[in-house]
Amino acid sequence: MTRKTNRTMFPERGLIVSCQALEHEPLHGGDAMAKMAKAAIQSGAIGIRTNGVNDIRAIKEAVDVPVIGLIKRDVPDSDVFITPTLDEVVQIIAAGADIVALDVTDREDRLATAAELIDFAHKAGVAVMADVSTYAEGMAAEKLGADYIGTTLSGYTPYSTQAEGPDLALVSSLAADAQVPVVAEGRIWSPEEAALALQAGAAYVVVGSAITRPQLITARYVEAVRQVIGSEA
Ligand SMILES: CC(=O)N[C@H](C=O)[C@@H](O)[C@H](O)[C@H](O)COP(=O)(O)O
Repeated sequence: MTRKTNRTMFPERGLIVSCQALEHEPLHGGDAMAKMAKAAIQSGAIGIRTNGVNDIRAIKEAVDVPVIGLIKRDVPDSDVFITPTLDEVVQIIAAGADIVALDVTDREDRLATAAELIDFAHKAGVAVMADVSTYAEGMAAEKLGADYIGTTLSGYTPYSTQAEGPDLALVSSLAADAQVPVVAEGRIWSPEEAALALQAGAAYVVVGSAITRPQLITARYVEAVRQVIGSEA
């Protein structure tokens, strides 16, 4: 399942925890994400995915597992926001990430840009995780040389499957045909869903919000509690 390469790769299948807090989120800044990462590794996660130079650096110092780095940035007149340009790839590598995550979707001529970014990362000896939203994009990402294909963007492009839960059908179709490891990512909220993703053929499962975004976790509980209170009123 894993290819021979001089790039850092995950040595075994398992859970990767996404530790991300954007600027508007309560846990943004300081060492909150590094602490989240430590807690995740203490309990058996095999890797961390994180956003931004500060958190990549802090997490690399805090834990000793491969780190997938990305930089989210809004670019005018574009919907591509995960590591949109070479500038972010350079920063992610300089910050010490082992794997660069970037958008490999088929929009705005992104596949051509992604090809250049993948080549750049590989020349620097760094692996690439392609964040895709459809089967066709995943297979295109493999052709471009991506080391991992992640289902990260399914549901986040207008033409991809829109669902409340994880896109297990996409995991399964990619795992059937791709030679590189498939990473199930996006809207995995329970251990059962993580297990189903592995059974669907994923080599790795990335869980983010369900573990590291307390405001979203709390909101789900509040909603459940309010429904009962409302029905009793
Ligand atoms: C679409 C997008 O921007 N996804 C981001 C990608 O890095 C993160 O905001 C998600 O938290 C991550 O993909 C993990 O997914 P979830 O938090 O659903 O477990």
